[in-house]
Amino acid sequence: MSSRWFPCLSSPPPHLLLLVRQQSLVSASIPELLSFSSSTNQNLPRLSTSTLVPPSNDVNVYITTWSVVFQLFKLGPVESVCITVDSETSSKKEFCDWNFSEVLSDVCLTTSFLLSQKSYSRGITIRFRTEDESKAFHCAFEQWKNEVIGGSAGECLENGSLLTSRSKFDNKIEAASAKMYFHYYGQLLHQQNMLQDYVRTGTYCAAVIENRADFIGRVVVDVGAGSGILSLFAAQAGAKHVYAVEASEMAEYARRLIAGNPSLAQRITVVKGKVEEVELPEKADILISEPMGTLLVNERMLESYVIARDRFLVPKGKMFPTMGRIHMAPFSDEYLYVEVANKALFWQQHNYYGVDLTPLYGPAFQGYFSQPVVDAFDPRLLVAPATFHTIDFTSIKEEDLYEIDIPLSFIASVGTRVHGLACWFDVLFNGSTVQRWLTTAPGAPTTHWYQLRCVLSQPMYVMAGQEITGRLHMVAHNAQSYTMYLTMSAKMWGAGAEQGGILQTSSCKLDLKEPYYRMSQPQAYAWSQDQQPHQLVHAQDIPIQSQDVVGPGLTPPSQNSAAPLNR
Ligand SMILES: C[S@@+](CC[C@H](N)C(=O)[O-])C[C@H]1O[C@@H](n2cnc3c(N)ncnc32)[C@H](O)[C@@H]1O
Repeated sequence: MSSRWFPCLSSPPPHLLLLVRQQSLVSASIPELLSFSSSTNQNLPRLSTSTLVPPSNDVNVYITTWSVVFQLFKLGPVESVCITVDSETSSKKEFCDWNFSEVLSDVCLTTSFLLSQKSYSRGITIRFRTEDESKAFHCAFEQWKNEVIGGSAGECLENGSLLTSRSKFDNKIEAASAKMYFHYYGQLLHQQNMLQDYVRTGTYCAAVIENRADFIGRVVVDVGAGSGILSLFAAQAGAKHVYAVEASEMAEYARRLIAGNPSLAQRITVVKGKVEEVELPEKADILISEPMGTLLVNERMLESYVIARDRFLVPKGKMFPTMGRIHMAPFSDEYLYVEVANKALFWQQHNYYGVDLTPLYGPAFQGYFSQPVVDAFDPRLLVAPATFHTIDFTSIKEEDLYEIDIPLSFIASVGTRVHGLACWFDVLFNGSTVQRWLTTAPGAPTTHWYQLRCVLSQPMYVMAGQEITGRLHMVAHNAQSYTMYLTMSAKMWGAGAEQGGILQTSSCKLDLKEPYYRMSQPQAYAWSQDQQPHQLVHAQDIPIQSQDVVGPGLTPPSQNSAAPLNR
């Protein structure tokens, strides 16, 4: 086998033929034919293995998606084992030529072991001529598995036996969350929402094209390719080959879009599957991806980006984007506070169809304050210069993203009531020619990420010059998001203040997965060109609150579309 068949992955392989010569064959000169296909009958994925000569030795093994788990394990550089698990209900009478082990017992090592009363497994070792053959075979197998059975092989083993080979992704992400997530991204309307964020897509395009020196003649992996737009940019910039890895059904649309751009298509291969699971035939010189969710880290796709780096990127290879920063500053927004607090007023009713609702007022109140607010706010609402936390995508360990702990320290510029912490992010494309930033800062052109605010149920009073300390502690959860623990304290202040003393502390716990999209009002802000995005003004200069601001500013891209779920 060579990797020459790999390009066929740009179109789904309905029938993948792989030539495997097994050393364990009695007649070493007879090559073994292993083929994966969708059976025309019942649309069952099928593995068949046969010696080419004589044809009468053909053996077919039918693998049903519902009853058989099919796994391929590497035993060594050139040796692998195929293992199937079947339940007795889908036995021989249904698939008469299932009897793999008997027919091939002289040529293959076949293991059978009982897993439970109703299921058993069989294994066949395959020995390849070279390591390259082995890699190519595994690569094709993964692709076939993703195409035909949606990468779900191995997930349905109920007894948790050794046959399950769950990927890093499957191990940490709840299946229901992943299903919803990839269903969401499998829809064109959501890809369109991102494509229509011209700040986002335009910055990516500029970062790639202006840094074509980083792409010309290089191998690129697009991590989470979606519609394939970044792969097309990379090909436009002269990439030698781009592997566009996409786990959702969007991979099919990406293929269509790429095929419709024939001058670029021959240099792009769409690989359907998770970056944690797919195999690629070569290493990448550069990774490109758009893995940023709300507050940079929502969706936990940064982890996939980092895993892709460790799996596919050559040492010192480039990453576009290269690093990201989470920016944070305390804000004052009386209107927002009252709006959130008032949502729970419903539960203050003593006579709701004769029922007293007030026992649930407390939990409802806390519930509303556990939702981070996503909207575009006026940067004049910030009460201190922002600080930031850097995540270097080229060096961070995947596990370091499981828990993010950010100490906070600000000096209030004004005396006011602090209602919480405002957050946004930016990412850097550290190209050899041009460094480009994509920012989601308040006051900068609005993106579909908007900004995020954590609202304290107990606001704090601060004076100009007073120190505000605290901590933002984010813990990843298996629904592809984070639980956020925010504490903010106003330090003792003024002459004779006790060193390090705290005057007032307020805390809240929020779920980044459950934001309140506050998009009912146009969120447009007028800016003069020379105004700095984070420029602060004094409290007396804050005559307006976010909803009141009108002007010829930008209309957020997804204003009229569905909420940017999961970003
Ligand atoms: C934010 S979208 C970006 C799409 C496209 N790159 C763009 O810029 O328009 C992220 C895409 O990555 C895909 N994705 C997320 N996690 C993935 C993973 N672990 N493996 C493969 N694809 C993934 C999603 O299905 C989604 O289409």
